[in-house]
Amino acid sequence: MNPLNESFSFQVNLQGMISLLSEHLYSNPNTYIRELLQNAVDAITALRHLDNDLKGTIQITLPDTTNKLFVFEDNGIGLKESEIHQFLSVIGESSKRKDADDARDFIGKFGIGMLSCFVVSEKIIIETRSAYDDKGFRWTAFSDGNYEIEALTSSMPIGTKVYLTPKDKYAHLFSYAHFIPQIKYYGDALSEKIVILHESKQTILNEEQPQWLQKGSDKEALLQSGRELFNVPFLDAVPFETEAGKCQGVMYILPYKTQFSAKQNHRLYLKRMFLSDTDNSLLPPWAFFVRILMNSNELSATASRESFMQNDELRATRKEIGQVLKEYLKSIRKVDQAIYFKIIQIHFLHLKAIAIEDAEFLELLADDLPFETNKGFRSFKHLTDETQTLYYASDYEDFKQLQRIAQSQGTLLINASYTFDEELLKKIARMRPQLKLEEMTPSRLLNSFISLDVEEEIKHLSFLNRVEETLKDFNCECQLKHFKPTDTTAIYTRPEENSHTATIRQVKQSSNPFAGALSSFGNTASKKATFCLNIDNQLVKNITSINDDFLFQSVIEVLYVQAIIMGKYTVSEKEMALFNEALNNLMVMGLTNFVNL
Ligand SMILES: Nc1ncnc2c1ncn2[C@@H]1O[C@H](COP(=O)(O)OP(=O)(O)OP(=O)(O)O)[C@@H](O)[C@H]1O
Repeated sequence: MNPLNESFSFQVNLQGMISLLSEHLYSNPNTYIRELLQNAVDAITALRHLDNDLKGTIQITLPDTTNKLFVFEDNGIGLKESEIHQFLSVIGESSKRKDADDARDFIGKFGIGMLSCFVVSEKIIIETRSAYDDKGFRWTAFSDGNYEIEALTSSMPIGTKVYLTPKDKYAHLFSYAHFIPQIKYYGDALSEKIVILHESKQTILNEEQPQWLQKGSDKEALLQSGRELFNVPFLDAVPFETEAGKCQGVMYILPYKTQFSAKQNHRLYLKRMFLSDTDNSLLPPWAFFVRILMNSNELSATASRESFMQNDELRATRKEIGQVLKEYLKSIRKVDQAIYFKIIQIHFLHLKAIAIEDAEFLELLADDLPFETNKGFRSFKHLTDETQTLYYASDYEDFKQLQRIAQSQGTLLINASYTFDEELLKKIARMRPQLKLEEMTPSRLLNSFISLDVEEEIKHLSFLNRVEETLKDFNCECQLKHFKPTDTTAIYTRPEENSHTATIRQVKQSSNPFAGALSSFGNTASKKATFCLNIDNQLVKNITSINDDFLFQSVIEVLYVQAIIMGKYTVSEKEMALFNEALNNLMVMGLTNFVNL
């Protein structure tokens, strides 16, 4: 015999398999609750194919003072002896994927879920009676991979009972206090009745249908469900249904800002079994301001049962959900303006992300979207009420510098350095041809200041010298230019300091012994500010003809500090003192014209 032709079967080391599953797939030891619930629900669903009126019941007996075992019982279809061998005893075999209809009807399909019980129990005992059989069987499985099977001598009703013997280290998981919140977490939306028996007391967990799964629930009831499940007082609740994935649920609008990268909490159910609170694959990527509570009857779960499988059906579902959200945002503007404006105010960043993608949505929202300007946040409508020429800076550093000049000039400047803003402005401008959109950069702005011609320069040389003389202690370059608007007297700009030069300046100003060594650094720090007077301004024209030195100095000093304030720069103590003194002098001079002192 040629040994190469011999065929062998893979052998599975059950213990290795269990530790693999428990460490990787079932990292949470409570997973067995989910798997047992799923099996019970699937078994009840299967029996419902034979008996449409079947009322599913799951009864769980917790270990207590009289009983050491955990018993999980359902009145589902049960297993025949052959099925016990075929499905229960073969890892990876499942009775739930015989055909496409099965796959759609049942939650399980991989044939491994039962193994999660070995994480918390040394052995699994299952007593089961099939709807097709009149007697039951007991299957006892050990974590070393052996199992026994025997026919039950006493009769049992159709269904299945799973007995677990909790491992010492997991005994606490089976206590009433720990178990109840866990089973509620996984099973709160199930329509099968869940009965808990403990210390001879019986508790029914889910006597009422969750509001959010009831058709026609009103908004208040949905908001109440949202508050209970997410502990958040949502702004609004948007019920929805989808054709793809057969989903039903609610989208909740968050009442606070969220980061694009923030962890999101949702509650997703598959056939009413809780599946995941982290999976966000059902929402379009821009819907960060939404929490979703949803049940799907047709999507598939991954083997870890912690998310939905990424497939065409999921993508189609996500598209429908995105559409519902867009429709909602469109309609809420008409239906409830208070909510609409709150949503805009809180979530404008995300809404801008939608508007970039969707022209119709942009048209609808454009007027209400807020933009940052040198005069604070303004809605787009507010901006265009004021002017049909919009100036914007696409770089934040530019905006910081330009806003001071714009402020002095009374011009509105938009900070379009945020993600989406420049693109959005361009898109809106394309939609509204009457609008003029102009990008502003510091160099463009300075270029719009016109230098004096030679003749004018000669004429105003002595004036400029007098201004420079007045401000000689203030490290600034004095200029005289033509610029608009003409009612702006002067503009002051200070070169922006970077943190390095700022540190050097602070060290130099302190009595730090290293200050001397630093004097050769920080050339930028010594770069001068600019004080540019507007020769087209009437006041400046008048000042050029003041002969009185004292009056001239006082007026220039006041204009100088005013320009600093208008540019939103901080005013130093020295400049403040100069301002006060000059103003005082001007008042005294003014008063002497009217009062005999
Ligand atoms: N309560 C039950 N009633 C009837 N049959 C059951 C029950 N629990 C398990 N079974 C049978 O045992 C098989 C294996 O169950 P197991 O939980 O390991 O996998 P599964 O549910 O088929 O798939 P998955 O691994 O995706 O959960 C099932 O396919 C089903 O035939």
